[in-house]
Amino acid sequence: MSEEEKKFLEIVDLKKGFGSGQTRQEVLRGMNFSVAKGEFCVLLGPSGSGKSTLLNIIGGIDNADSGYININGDKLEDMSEKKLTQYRRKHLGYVFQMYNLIGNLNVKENIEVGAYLSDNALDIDDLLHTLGLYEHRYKLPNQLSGGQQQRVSIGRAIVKNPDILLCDEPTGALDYNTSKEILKLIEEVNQKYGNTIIMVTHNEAIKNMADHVIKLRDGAVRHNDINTNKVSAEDLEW
Ligand SMILES: Nc1ncnc2c1ncn2[C@@H]1O[C@H](COP(=O)(O)OP(=O)(O)OP(=O)(O)O)[C@@H](O)[C@H]1O
Repeated sequence: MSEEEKKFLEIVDLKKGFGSGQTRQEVLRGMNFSVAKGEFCVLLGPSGSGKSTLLNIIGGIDNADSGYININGDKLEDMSEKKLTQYRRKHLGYVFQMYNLIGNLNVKENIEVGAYLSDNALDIDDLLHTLGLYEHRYKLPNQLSGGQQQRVSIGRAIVKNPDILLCDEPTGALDYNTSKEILKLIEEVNQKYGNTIIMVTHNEAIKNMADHVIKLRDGAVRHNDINTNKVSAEDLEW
């Protein structure tokens, strides 16, 4: 892997606070780390440690107060609004704890929404098979289980084949078995399409399936470890 690929995503001295005066809260206090291309990176940390704030800044939906993010050599802060919109559209996929599907569109149509404006979209039928949703493709979201709905939302995020897939507690609303199914799917997506994955989670066990584990505390990186002994999602237990 080249030096550029090792620093595919580079977070440099990132700072972010909210509020002003007495209610001012410094949430990110100078955060530094790099994520390599294709890596499955897990962000862990107690509630309030700034994980979602960081993900939103990487996702280009919030700004840092200082510091910067480089993605594949492009500095996010230097991007014009137009370039930033393009970047979000083409290079980023987002999976949330809540699925946010469009209720009157079926499974296939919900996924097609994510392909809109992409010039590099994956084949939808092939993706529906990978997601285990092919037989369900004409169902509406309210005819699906929570796990199936999360599969659709993962499909919508990856159909444009983004360089980076950001996942914020993707299994937070799911039971044990369904969570494992979703983690297996994310693992498969990472291996099959090679997207760099950054996943925020409270579940410590998930670190065992990651290539890279970053632990945040009080707005800074406390541990930054490469996992040389990773296990498959199938073998995770918690
Ligand atoms: N838009 C905002 N305005 C004011 N404060 C905010 C805003 N967004 C986040 N915060 C505060 O920043 C801190 C960090 O929030 P953040 O959601 O990033 O933490 P987290 O590590 O993701 O927590 P959790 O694990 O509970 O989701 C919290 O104290 C939160 O109240």
